[in-house]
Amino acid sequence: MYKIEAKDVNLHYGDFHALKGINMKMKPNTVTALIGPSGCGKSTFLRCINRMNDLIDSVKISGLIAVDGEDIYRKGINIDELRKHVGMVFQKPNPFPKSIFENVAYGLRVNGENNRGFIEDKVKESLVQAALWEEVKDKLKKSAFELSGGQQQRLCIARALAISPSVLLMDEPASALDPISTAKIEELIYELKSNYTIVIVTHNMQQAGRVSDHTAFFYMGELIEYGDTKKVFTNPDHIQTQNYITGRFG
Ligand SMILES: Nc1ncnc2c1ncn2[C@@H]1O[C@H](COP(=O)(O)OP(=O)(O)OP(=O)(O)O)[C@@H](O)[C@H]1O
Repeated sequence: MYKIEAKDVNLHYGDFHALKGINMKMKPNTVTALIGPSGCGKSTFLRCINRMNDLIDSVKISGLIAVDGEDIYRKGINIDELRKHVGMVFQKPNPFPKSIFENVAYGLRVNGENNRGFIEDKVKESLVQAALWEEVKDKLKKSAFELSGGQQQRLCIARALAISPSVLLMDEPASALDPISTAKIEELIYELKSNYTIVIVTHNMQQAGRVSDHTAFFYMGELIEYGDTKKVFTNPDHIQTQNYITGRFG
């Protein structure tokens, strides 16, 4: 059983054909890196997996995307439920103007949870999972803006984890961070894999090599190559992949 399945996915922004016949199958508890030059459709594809593109009026999408075997574009699907299962972390840390605790508790409260003990346990568990607990346990009531950029990003990861998703979408989660914070996020991705299926967009080839099991190379809206990360990086089937990973374009 695949966790995420895309079959012949086409996406248009108005007249612009941004994704062309994308087919992918991702197993549970794997990390898939989406790579490719700027504008090739990586983020667009990532956003298809939790229907974030629905927010853009001009978007038309066809084909099938299934999560846990369920077509997420079928009529009548509950999009709030879908986004509980498929969490997202963005490029720039975007904590809410609230305390550290309330940032993580937010999703639980929005979903109607009001058992204080449960919320406290879940906030702690999420911060531990996001490898932030030790750094913030004594200042949970302080504003999230008092944290460093790297800590804010881990806070956003904790916020995404608090509502117990099974898929985590990460759009260049470390690109705004310093090398030490980046290393922490990469370690974290590796650890989270045992509980989550992760799809990550990255421009950093070393990072894709370090964190992912599978790599998908996109070029001008097409999925050129998709396979085992080691194979894609050491012995790609396509010349475009080779040119990209060796830095000849992009
Ligand atoms: N809201 C939008 N409306 C119209 N066109 C868009 C929109 N969002 C993205 N596009 C176009 O779709 C194409 C794919 O964009 P996308 O953001 O998915 O690329 P990307 O591979 O993630 O790029 P980057 O690495 O620069 O983030 C680009 O040509 C972009 O200009």
